[in-house]
Amino acid sequence: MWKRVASLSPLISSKRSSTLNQAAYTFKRFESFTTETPAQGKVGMFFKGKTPFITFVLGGPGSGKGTQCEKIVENFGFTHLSAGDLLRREITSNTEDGAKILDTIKEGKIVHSEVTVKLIRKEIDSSDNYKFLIDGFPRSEENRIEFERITEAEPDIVLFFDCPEEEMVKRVLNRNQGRVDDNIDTIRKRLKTFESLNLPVVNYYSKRGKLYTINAVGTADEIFEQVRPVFAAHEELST
Ligand SMILES: Nc1ncnc2c1ncn2[C@@H]1O[C@H](COP(=O)(O)OP(=O)(O)O)[C@@H](O)[C@H]1O
Ligand SMILES: Nc1ccn([C@@H]2O[C@H](COP(=O)(O)OP(=O)(O)O)[C@@H](O)[C@H]2O)c(=O)n1
Ligand SMILES: [Mg+2]
Repeated sequence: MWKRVASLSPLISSKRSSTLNQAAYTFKRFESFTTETPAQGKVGMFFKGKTPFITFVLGGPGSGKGTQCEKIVENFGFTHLSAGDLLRREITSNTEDGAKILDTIKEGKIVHSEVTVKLIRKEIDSSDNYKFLIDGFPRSEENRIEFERITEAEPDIVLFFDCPEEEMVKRVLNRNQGRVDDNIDTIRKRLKTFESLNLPVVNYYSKRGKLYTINAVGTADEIFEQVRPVFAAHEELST
């Protein structure tokens, strides 16, 4: 019988970061960006005079991350960076990294973080937006630490789409995008990876009061109605 993986971790709850935390964090973020300029090797994250607004989108395979990201882009003008899509694009570029990435994805494992973060960083640096949805990232503590090392930035929002395994398996097997990892053998491996590596990251952000847990069962529109208020609460996004 499939289980709801999130129930494995009582720490996961839809917390709201306290105003005090948020103010302190905003000051820290602004402070760290005022000392570093893009020329000093950090991600050039100044856009139109604004510091970046970063959202991580977490959840198991098939929980609906990509689908909800499309709605967030339409309603709040974010740039959607899917770590999985960036990795699959690297595979088609026939680089040496590409071959290794393909093997890792087939095994449902996590690609070395410096590869993934380099791809994300390139997209951020070449974008003229300052609002980013980073979908399917971070998927491990190593991912999270590498992103923070490179960008010195922490996310403003972390969304977690909480979905029963049975529903995730059903959606992935019906996805029909011709993906090499959408088969029953690989999905089982991906779910094990999700439990062992992804959930600790969800817990990390839950403890820091940044996590918004979304019940990912229901229609895509019903789920988005839980997502909308999370972004609507950040008035800086409407400017
Ligand atoms: N709320 C939903 N109910 C049923 N199917 C969904 C829902 N949200 C997404 N799907 C479908 O499930 C599959 C996985 O969705 P996707 O957004 O790719 O999830 P993820 O990026 O988390 O793997 C897709 O075929 C998508 O059309
Ligand atoms: N941060 C990430 C994101 C994805 N990946 C790899 O890419 C695969 C597909 O990721 P995805 O986000 O497109 O998958 P879905 O959750 O959308 O089904 C994952 O199963 C991993 O093998 C990774 O190694 N590191
Ligand atoms: Mg996806």
